[in-house]
Amino acid sequence: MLQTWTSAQVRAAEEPLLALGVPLMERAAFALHVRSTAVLRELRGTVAGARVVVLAGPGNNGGDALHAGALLARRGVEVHAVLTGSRVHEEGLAALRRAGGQVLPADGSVDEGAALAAGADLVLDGLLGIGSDGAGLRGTAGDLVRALLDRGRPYVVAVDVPSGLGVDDGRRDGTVLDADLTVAFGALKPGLLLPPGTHAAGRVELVDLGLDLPGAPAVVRLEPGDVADLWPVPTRDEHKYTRGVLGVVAGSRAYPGAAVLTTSAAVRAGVGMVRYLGDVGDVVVAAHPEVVVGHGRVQAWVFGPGVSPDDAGQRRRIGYAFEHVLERGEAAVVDAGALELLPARVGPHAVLTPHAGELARVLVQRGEDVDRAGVEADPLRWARRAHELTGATVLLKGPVTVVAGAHGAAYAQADAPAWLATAGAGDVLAGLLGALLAGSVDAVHEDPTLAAALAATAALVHGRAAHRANPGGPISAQAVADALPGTIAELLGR
Ligand SMILES: NC(=O)C1=CN([C@@H]2O[C@H](COP(=O)(O)OP(=O)(O)OC[C@H]3O[C@@H](n4cnc5c(N)ncnc54)[C@H](OP(=O)(O)O)[C@@H]3O)[C@@H](O)[C@H]2O)[C@@H](O)CC1
Ligand SMILES: [K+]
Repeated sequence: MLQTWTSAQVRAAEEPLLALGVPLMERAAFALHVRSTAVLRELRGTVAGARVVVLAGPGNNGGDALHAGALLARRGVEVHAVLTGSRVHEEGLAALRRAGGQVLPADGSVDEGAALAAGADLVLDGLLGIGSDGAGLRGTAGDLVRALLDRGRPYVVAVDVPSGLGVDDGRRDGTVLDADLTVAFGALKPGLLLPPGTHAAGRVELVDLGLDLPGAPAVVRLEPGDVADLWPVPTRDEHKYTRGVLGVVAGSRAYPGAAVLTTSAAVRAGVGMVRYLGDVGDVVVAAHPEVVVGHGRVQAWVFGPGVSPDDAGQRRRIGYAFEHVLERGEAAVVDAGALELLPARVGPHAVLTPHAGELARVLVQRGEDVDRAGVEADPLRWARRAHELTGATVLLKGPVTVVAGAHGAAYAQADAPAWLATAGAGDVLAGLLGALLAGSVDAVHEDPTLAAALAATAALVHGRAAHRANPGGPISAQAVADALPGTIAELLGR
């Protein structure tokens, strides 16, 4: 898994090492110069003779870049530093000058700096690191980057983080210098994984500085190798009831497909048994003879795919089941048409699966003033707010799926190809997540953060199944469901 730490956590970890005189900046700058030479070799075959521009802000981020620039200059690279103000990392600047680097002072024109950078083989972006105030680049640094972007972006290596990106939240509220490669120091920062800013980072490489990072990571991204630890794999002595029964209240005569896709995903994800409640049991059983229609004991539910606001029957079933969910502690996936039926307070074993517009409605129902665009601009903040207000775990669907759960648990999953934005994909995710919860409900009660980890697992498996269904091309939701058994077997290493 990829783990991230906030600026405050990184500073806390750096402090004792700096007090001991550990040369963190030298380590960072050395690693940055090594990565940069590798890029130059890739781009142009050789290092000597390349042109590199260092954009140097006032802080240590600029210091890292200037020191790396000095090391590159000693390798025969033509290095120019463009400064953004009178404050600059003096040691770094002196090192660059000693190595033969040129310096464009801040009183030079912004256009001159931008022209120099636009013509470079590689730009080292040392404008702003974890000292960012979080609101995009301002002042001369902002002017410089806008002037550079007007000319066309060269190959950019971000020092620690892309400058202007919300380091701890992934927001991109103003000017940001997008990178091709981000060389992160000591720890990945949440903004490198979180939408909407995550794409600003390009490829990300972590340089180990030997930090002892405090507390739990702020945001995690599960990787394929993590799935086996989280998946409820049946043991020899299990039967269908011990493996978990999933109740599905989905679909209607108007939207029978949602019931088919949800149950299809649940059956293929390997749940012990699926019970279907609703008006299209005949259609569901025709598609999946394994499904049992009617009431009975379940460990988890999926509520809501294909349930429209005028579907009195399904809404009544969901409302009734919700009361008993709370009493009996059954887990639940709360999707689409069920979101507005959510009781005032549930536990983290209820997992909401809205997209941004639906999450905005959940929040507005509870007195928040936010719309879809507001949620998209700061998804983790709003997913966390919905968790606080409802008690539920929240899986916010999007190009990067964000999960917020109990005790601050947070995940950002970027597994899905863009082709997965297709009708019915959400129904498949709901069925898959329902199956996972049904198979793990006891563990979810023991560890309330587990629901968030399982939600992230479902997002990962869903994305991988889409890739498997048709690598690089269009996919139907049913094809994603059909790809689940093979995807799961591969992830479990069987
Ligand atoms: N600590 C360590 O041990 C190690 C740290 N390391 C490195 O240090 C970096 C952190 O350095 P840092 O703390 O000096 O902050 P940094 O991001 O360079 O600049 C902050 C200054 O920028 C300004 N500013 C703020 N917001 C702004 C905005 N929106 N738009 C424009 N300007 C803005 C503001 O200055 P002001 O404008 O107020 O004059 C503020 O003072 C870290 O990311 C890593 O690269 C590595 O060497 C490893 C060891
Ligand atoms: K930077």
